[in-house]
Amino acid sequence: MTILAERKLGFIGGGNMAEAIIKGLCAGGVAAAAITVAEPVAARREYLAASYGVRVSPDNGTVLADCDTVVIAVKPQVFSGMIAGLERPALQEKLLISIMAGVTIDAIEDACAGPVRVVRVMPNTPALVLAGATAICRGGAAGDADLACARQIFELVGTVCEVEEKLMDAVTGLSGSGPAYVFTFVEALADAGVKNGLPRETANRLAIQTVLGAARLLSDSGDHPAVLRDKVTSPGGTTIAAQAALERHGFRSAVLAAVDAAVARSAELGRK
Ligand SMILES: NC(=O)C1=CN([C@@H]2O[C@H](COP(=O)(O)OP(=O)(O)OC[C@H]3O[C@@H](n4cnc5c(N)ncnc54)[C@H](O)[C@@H]3O)[C@@H](O)[C@H]2O)C=CC1
Ligand SMILES: O=C(O)[C@@H]1CCC=N1
Repeated sequence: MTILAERKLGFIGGGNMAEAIIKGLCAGGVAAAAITVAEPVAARREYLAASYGVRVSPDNGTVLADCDTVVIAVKPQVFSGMIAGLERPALQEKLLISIMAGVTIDAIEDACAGPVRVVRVMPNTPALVLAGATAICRGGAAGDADLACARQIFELVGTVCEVEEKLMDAVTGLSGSGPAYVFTFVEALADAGVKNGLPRETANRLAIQTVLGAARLLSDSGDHPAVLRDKVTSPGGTTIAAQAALERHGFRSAVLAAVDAAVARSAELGRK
Protein backbone atom coordinates (compact mmCIF):
# COMPACT_ATOMS: atom_id res chain seq x y z
CA MET A 1 0.00 0.00 0.00
CA THR A 2 3.01 2.31 0.13
CA ILE A 3 2.50 4.00 -3.24
CA LEU A 4 -1.30 4.00 -3.05
CA ALA A 5 -1.36 5.49 0.44
CA GLU A 6 0.12 8.67 -1.06
CA ARG A 7 -2.27 8.81 -4.01
CA LYS A 8 -5.63 10.48 -4.54
CA LEU A 9 -7.44 8.10 -6.80
CA GLY A 10 -10.26 9.13 -9.13
CA PHE A 11 -12.51 7.32 -11.59
CA ILE A 12 -14.11 8.87 -14.66
CA GLY A 13 -17.11 6.60 -15.22
CA GLY A 14 -18.66 4.71 -12.32
CA GLY A 15 -20.03 1.65 -14.13
CA ASN A 16 -19.60 -2.10 -13.70
CA MET A 17 -15.84 -2.29 -14.06
CA ALA A 18 -15.15 0.81 -11.94
CA GLU A 19 -17.32 -0.71 -9.22
CA ALA A 20 -15.45 -4.02 -9.37
CA ILE A 21 -12.14 -2.19 -8.90
CA ILE A 22 -13.50 0.11 -6.16
CA LYS A 23 -15.00 -2.77 -4.22
CA GLY A 24 -11.73 -4.66 -4.44
CA LEU A 25 -9.67 -1.62 -3.42
CA CYS A 26 -11.86 -0.97 -0.37
CA ALA A 27 -11.64 -4.65 0.62
CA GLY A 28 -7.88 -4.40 0.10
CA GLY A 29 -7.56 -1.56 2.60
CA VAL A 30 -7.68 1.61 0.45
CA ALA A 31 -9.64 4.36 2.25
CA ALA A 32 -12.91 5.03 0.43
CA ALA A 33 -12.58 8.71 1.29
CA ALA A 34 -9.46 8.84 -0.89
CA ILE A 35 -11.48 7.75 -3.94
CA THR A 36 -13.55 10.16 -6.07
CA VAL A 37 -15.88 8.95 -8.82
CA ALA A 38 -17.28 11.15 -11.60
CA GLU A 39 -20.44 9.63 -13.02
CA PRO A 40 -23.26 11.35 -14.95
CA VAL A 41 -26.10 9.06 -13.78
CA ALA A 42 -27.45 10.32 -10.44
CA ALA A 43 -28.81 6.93 -9.30
CA ARG A 44 -25.45 5.37 -9.97
CA ARG A 45 -23.64 8.08 -7.97
CA GLU A 46 -25.99 7.58 -5.03
CA TYR A 47 -25.51 3.82 -5.17
CA LEU A 48 -21.69 4.06 -5.23
CA ALA A 49 -21.59 6.58 -2.39
CA ALA A 50 -24.01 4.54 -0.25
CA SER A 51 -22.37 1.17 -0.97
CA TYR A 52 -18.69 2.07 -0.66
CA GLY A 53 -18.44 5.51 0.96
CA VAL A 54 -16.56 6.97 -2.02
CA ARG A 55 -16.90 10.64 -2.93
CA VAL A 56 -19.00 11.20 -6.05
CA SER A 57 -19.55 14.03 -8.53
CA PRO A 58 -21.45 14.55 -11.77
CA ASP A 59 -18.49 16.60 -13.04
CA ASN A 60 -15.38 14.93 -14.50
CA GLY A 61 -13.46 18.13 -13.71
CA THR A 62 -13.82 17.35 -9.99
CA VAL A 63 -11.76 14.21 -10.43
CA LEU A 64 -9.08 16.19 -12.25
CA ALA A 65 -9.09 18.85 -9.55
CA ASP A 66 -9.02 16.43 -6.61
CA CYS A 67 -6.96 13.47 -7.80
CA ASP A 68 -3.45 12.76 -9.05
CA THR A 69 -4.26 9.32 -10.45
CA VAL A 70 -7.25 8.98 -12.76
CA VAL A 71 -8.77 5.71 -13.93
CA ILE A 72 -10.57 6.22 -17.24
CA ALA A 73 -13.49 3.80 -16.96
CA VAL A 74 -15.88 5.02 -19.63
CA LYS A 75 -16.84 3.04 -22.74
CA PRO A 76 -14.39 3.40 -25.64
CA GLN A 77 -17.18 4.96 -27.71
CA VAL A 78 -17.58 7.93 -25.33
CA PHE A 79 -13.87 8.51 -24.70
CA SER A 80 -13.18 11.23 -27.28
CA GLY A 81 -16.26 13.27 -26.29
CA MET A 82 -15.42 12.86 -22.62
CA ILE A 83 -11.77 13.90 -22.97
CA ALA A 84 -12.68 16.91 -25.14
CA GLY A 85 -14.56 18.32 -22.14
CA LEU A 86 -11.48 18.31 -19.87
CA GLU A 87 -8.81 20.96 -19.51
CA ARG A 88 -5.55 19.99 -21.22
CA PRO A 89 -3.04 21.42 -18.68
CA ALA A 90 -4.77 19.66 -15.77
CA LEU A 91 -4.88 16.37 -17.70
CA GLN A 92 -1.21 16.51 -18.50
CA GLU A 93 -0.23 16.53 -14.82
CA LYS A 94 -2.06 13.30 -14.01
CA LEU A 95 -1.29 9.63 -14.19
CA LEU A 96 -4.01 8.32 -16.50
CA ILE A 97 -4.86 4.65 -16.09
CA SER A 98 -7.08 3.54 -18.95
CA ILE A 99 -9.12 0.37 -18.72
CA MET A 100 -10.88 0.97 -22.05
CA ALA A 101 -10.95 -1.96 -24.45
CA GLY A 102 -9.14 -1.26 -27.70
CA VAL A 103 -8.18 2.38 -27.11
CA THR A 104 -4.43 2.66 -27.64
CA ILE A 105 -1.93 4.68 -25.62
CA ASP A 106 -1.19 6.70 -28.80
CA ALA A 107 -4.88 7.58 -29.11
CA ILE A 108 -5.02 8.72 -25.47
CA GLU A 109 -1.85 10.79 -25.86
CA ASP A 110 -3.25 12.36 -29.06
CA ALA A 111 -6.55 13.15 -27.36
CA CYS A 112 -4.68 14.86 -24.52
CA ALA A 113 -2.71 16.89 -27.09
CA GLY A 114 0.59 16.60 -25.31
CA PRO A 115 2.86 14.43 -23.24
CA VAL A 116 0.81 12.56 -20.72
CA ARG A 117 1.62 9.63 -18.41
CA VAL A 118 -0.56 6.71 -19.47
CA VAL A 119 -0.73 3.16 -18.17
CA ARG A 120 -3.08 0.97 -20.19
CA VAL A 121 -4.76 -1.80 -18.26
CA MET A 122 -7.16 -4.63 -19.09
CA PRO A 123 -8.82 -5.92 -15.90
CA ASN A 124 -11.82 -8.22 -15.52
CA THR A 125 -14.89 -8.27 -13.29
CA PRO A 126 -13.72 -10.97 -10.82
CA ALA A 127 -11.79 -8.02 -9.35
CA LEU A 128 -15.06 -7.63 -7.41
CA VAL A 129 -14.09 -10.65 -5.34
CA LEU A 130 -10.33 -9.93 -5.36
CA ALA A 131 -9.81 -12.61 -8.01
CA GLY A 132 -9.24 -10.40 -11.04
CA ALA A 133 -6.89 -11.13 -13.93
CA THR A 134 -5.26 -7.95 -15.21
CA ALA A 135 -2.67 -7.07 -17.83
CA ILE A 136 -0.84 -3.75 -17.86
CA CYS A 137 1.52 -1.85 -20.18
CA ARG A 138 2.88 1.66 -20.05
CA GLY A 139 3.17 4.58 -22.43
CA GLY A 140 6.44 6.36 -23.26
CA ALA A 141 5.92 9.18 -20.76
CA ALA A 142 4.96 6.92 -17.84
CA GLY A 143 7.75 6.15 -15.41
CA ASP A 144 8.55 3.22 -13.16
CA ALA A 145 6.54 4.76 -10.30
CA ASP A 146 3.50 5.10 -12.57
CA LEU A 147 3.66 1.47 -13.62
CA ALA A 148 4.20 0.44 -9.99
CA CYS A 149 1.16 2.46 -8.91
CA ALA A 150 -1.09 0.79 -11.51
CA ARG A 151 0.35 -2.59 -10.62
CA GLN A 152 -0.39 -1.99 -6.94
CA ILE A 153 -4.01 -1.02 -7.63
CA PHE A 154 -4.69 -4.16 -9.63
CA GLU A 155 -2.65 -6.49 -7.41
CA LEU A 156 -5.01 -5.52 -4.60
CA VAL A 157 -7.81 -7.04 -6.67
CA GLY A 158 -6.07 -10.08 -8.16
CA THR A 159 -3.23 -11.13 -10.46
CA VAL A 160 -1.29 -8.74 -12.70
CA CYS A 161 0.78 -9.55 -15.82
CA GLU A 162 2.83 -7.00 -17.75
CA VAL A 163 2.55 -7.35 -21.54
CA GLU A 164 3.56 -5.40 -24.64
CA GLU A 165 0.81 -3.07 -25.79
CA LYS A 166 0.41 -4.96 -29.08
CA LEU A 167 -0.89 -7.91 -27.02
CA MET A 168 -3.63 -5.97 -25.22
CA ASP A 169 -6.32 -6.95 -27.75
CA ALA A 170 -5.41 -10.61 -27.15
CA VAL A 171 -5.66 -10.06 -23.38
CA THR A 172 -9.06 -8.42 -23.86
CA GLY A 173 -10.32 -11.43 -25.84
CA LEU A 174 -8.98 -13.90 -23.29
CA SER A 175 -9.34 -12.54 -19.76
CA GLY A 176 -11.16 -9.20 -20.22
CA SER A 177 -14.20 -10.80 -21.82
CA GLY A 178 -13.37 -14.30 -20.54
CA PRO A 179 -15.58 -14.27 -17.42
CA ALA A 180 -18.61 -14.01 -19.74
CA TYR A 181 -17.61 -17.21 -21.55
CA VAL A 182 -17.22 -18.99 -18.22
CA PHE A 183 -20.64 -17.76 -17.06
CA THR A 184 -22.16 -19.09 -20.29
CA PHE A 185 -20.44 -22.44 -19.72
CA VAL A 186 -21.66 -22.67 -16.12
CA GLU A 187 -25.20 -21.79 -17.19
CA ALA A 188 -25.11 -24.49 -19.87
CA LEU A 189 -23.61 -27.03 -17.46
CA ALA A 190 -26.35 -26.38 -14.90
CA ASP A 191 -29.03 -26.53 -17.63
CA ALA A 192 -27.67 -29.91 -18.67
CA GLY A 193 -28.02 -31.09 -15.06
CA VAL A 194 -31.62 -29.87 -14.95
CA LYS A 195 -32.29 -31.60 -18.31
CA ASN A 196 -31.12 -34.82 -16.65
CA GLY A 197 -33.39 -34.41 -13.65
CA LEU A 198 -31.43 -32.38 -11.08
CA PRO A 199 -33.27 -29.65 -9.18
CA ARG A 200 -32.18 -26.20 -10.43
CA GLU A 201 -30.56 -25.11 -7.16
CA THR A 202 -28.55 -28.31 -6.86
CA ALA A 203 -27.49 -28.08 -10.51
CA ASN A 204 -26.33 -24.47 -10.07
CA ARG A 205 -24.37 -25.26 -6.91
CA LEU A 206 -22.67 -28.26 -8.45
CA ALA A 207 -21.85 -26.40 -11.69
CA ILE A 208 -20.34 -23.39 -9.89
CA GLN A 209 -18.28 -25.52 -7.50
CA THR A 210 -17.06 -27.69 -10.38
CA VAL A 211 -15.64 -24.67 -12.21
CA LEU A 212 -14.27 -23.14 -8.99
CA GLY A 213 -12.69 -26.42 -7.90
CA ALA A 214 -11.24 -27.20 -11.32
CA ALA A 215 -9.71 -23.71 -11.54
CA ARG A 216 -8.27 -24.05 -8.02
CA LEU A 217 -6.80 -27.46 -8.87
CA LEU A 218 -5.18 -26.05 -12.02
CA SER A 219 -3.80 -23.08 -10.15
CA ASP A 220 -2.57 -25.00 -7.08
CA SER A 221 -1.07 -27.95 -8.96
CA GLY A 222 0.55 -26.01 -11.80
CA ASP A 223 -0.25 -29.03 -13.98
CA HIS A 224 -1.15 -28.68 -17.65
CA PRO A 225 -4.94 -28.87 -18.13
CA ALA A 226 -4.51 -31.98 -20.29
CA VAL A 227 -2.76 -33.81 -17.40
CA LEU A 228 -5.62 -33.07 -15.03
CA ARG A 229 -8.18 -33.95 -17.68
CA ASP A 230 -6.56 -37.37 -18.12
CA LYS A 231 -6.98 -38.01 -14.38
CA VAL A 232 -10.74 -37.53 -14.73
CA THR A 233 -10.99 -39.67 -17.83
CA SER A 234 -11.39 -43.41 -17.20
CA PRO A 235 -10.86 -45.73 -20.20
CA GLY A 236 -14.24 -46.55 -21.66
CA GLY A 237 -15.87 -44.33 -19.02
CA THR A 238 -18.25 -41.40 -18.88
CA THR A 239 -15.76 -38.56 -19.34
CA ILE A 240 -14.32 -39.78 -22.63
CA ALA A 241 -17.87 -40.17 -23.94
CA ALA A 242 -18.48 -36.53 -23.03
CA GLN A 243 -15.11 -35.37 -24.44
CA ALA A 244 -15.91 -37.07 -27.74
CA ALA A 245 -19.24 -35.22 -27.85
CA LEU A 246 -17.46 -31.90 -27.07
CA GLU A 247 -15.11 -32.53 -30.02
CA ARG A 248 -18.01 -33.50 -32.32
CA HIS A 249 -19.81 -30.28 -31.45
CA GLY A 250 -16.73 -28.11 -31.97
CA PHE A 251 -16.25 -26.98 -28.35
CA ARG A 252 -12.59 -26.04 -28.74
CA SER A 253 -13.06 -24.38 -32.11
CA ALA A 254 -16.02 -22.46 -30.69
CA VAL A 255 -13.78 -21.14 -27.88
CA LEU A 256 -11.02 -20.23 -30.34
CA ALA A 257 -13.52 -18.45 -32.60
CA ALA A 258 -15.06 -16.60 -29.63
CA VAL A 259 -11.71 -15.25 -28.45
CA ASP A 260 -10.74 -14.33 -32.04
CA ALA A 261 -14.01 -12.40 -32.39
CA ALA A 262 -13.37 -10.47 -29.17
CA VAL A 263 -9.76 -9.73 -30.19
CA ALA A 264 -10.95 -8.44 -33.58
CA ARG A 265 -13.63 -6.27 -31.94
CA SER A 266 -11.08 -4.85 -29.50
CA ALA A 267 -8.82 -3.89 -32.43
CA GLU A 268 -11.82 -2.39 -34.23
CA LEU A 269 -12.79 -0.29 -31.17
CA GLY A 270 -9.21 1.02 -31.17
CA ARG A 271 -9.49 2.16 -34.79
CA LYS A 272 -12.71 4.14 -34.19
N1 LIG B 1 -17.15 -4.78 -17.91
C1 LIG B 1 -16.03 -5.47 -18.05
O1 LIG B 1 -15.98 -6.69 -17.81
C2 LIG B 1 -14.79 -4.78 -18.50
C3 LIG B 1 -14.82 -3.49 -19.02
N2 LIG B 1 -13.67 -2.89 -19.43
C4 LIG B 1 -13.69 -1.52 -19.95
O2 LIG B 1 -14.14 -0.70 -18.90
C5 LIG B 1 -14.82 0.42 -19.42
C6 LIG B 1 -16.14 0.56 -18.71
O3 LIG B 1 -16.91 -0.61 -18.97
P1 LIG B 1 -18.15 -0.99 -18.04
O4 LIG B 1 -17.86 -0.59 -16.65
O5 LIG B 1 -18.51 -2.37 -18.38
O6 LIG B 1 -19.24 0.00 -18.67
P2 LIG B 1 -20.46 0.68 -17.93
O7 LIG B 1 -21.39 1.15 -19.01
O8 LIG B 1 -20.99 -0.18 -16.84
O9 LIG B 1 -19.78 1.96 -17.24
C7 LIG B 1 -19.45 3.14 -17.92
C8 LIG B 1 -19.92 4.30 -17.03
O10 LIG B 1 -19.48 5.51 -17.62
C9 LIG B 1 -20.49 6.47 -17.41
N3 LIG B 1 -20.31 7.55 -18.40
C10 LIG B 1 -20.86 7.67 -19.64
N4 LIG B 1 -20.44 8.79 -20.22
C11 LIG B 1 -19.60 9.40 -19.34
C12 LIG B 1 -18.85 10.61 -19.38
N5 LIG B 1 -18.85 11.42 -20.45
N6 LIG B 1 -18.09 10.93 -18.30
C13 LIG B 1 -18.06 10.11 -17.21
N7 LIG B 1 -18.75 8.95 -17.12
C14 LIG B 1 -19.51 8.62 -18.18
C15 LIG B 1 -21.78 5.70 -17.58
O11 LIG B 1 -22.90 6.40 -17.01
C16 LIG B 1 -21.45 4.40 -16.91
O12 LIG B 1 -21.83 4.39 -15.55
C17 LIG B 1 -14.98 0.19 -20.93
O13 LIG B 1 -14.07 1.01 -21.60
C18 LIG B 1 -14.66 -1.28 -21.10
O14 LIG B 1 -14.04 -1.52 -22.34
C19 LIG B 1 -12.44 -3.50 -19.30
C20 LIG B 1 -12.36 -4.76 -18.79
C21 LIG B 1 -13.52 -5.53 -18.41
O1 LIG C 1 -17.35 -6.20 -23.61
C1 LIG C 1 -16.50 -5.30 -23.53
O2 LIG C 1 -16.29 -4.56 -24.50
C2 LIG C 1 -15.70 -5.12 -22.27
C3 LIG C 1 -14.21 -5.20 -22.52
C4 LIG C 1 -13.78 -6.48 -21.90
C5 LIG C 1 -14.95 -6.95 -21.17
N1 LIG C 1 -15.97 -6.17 -21.34
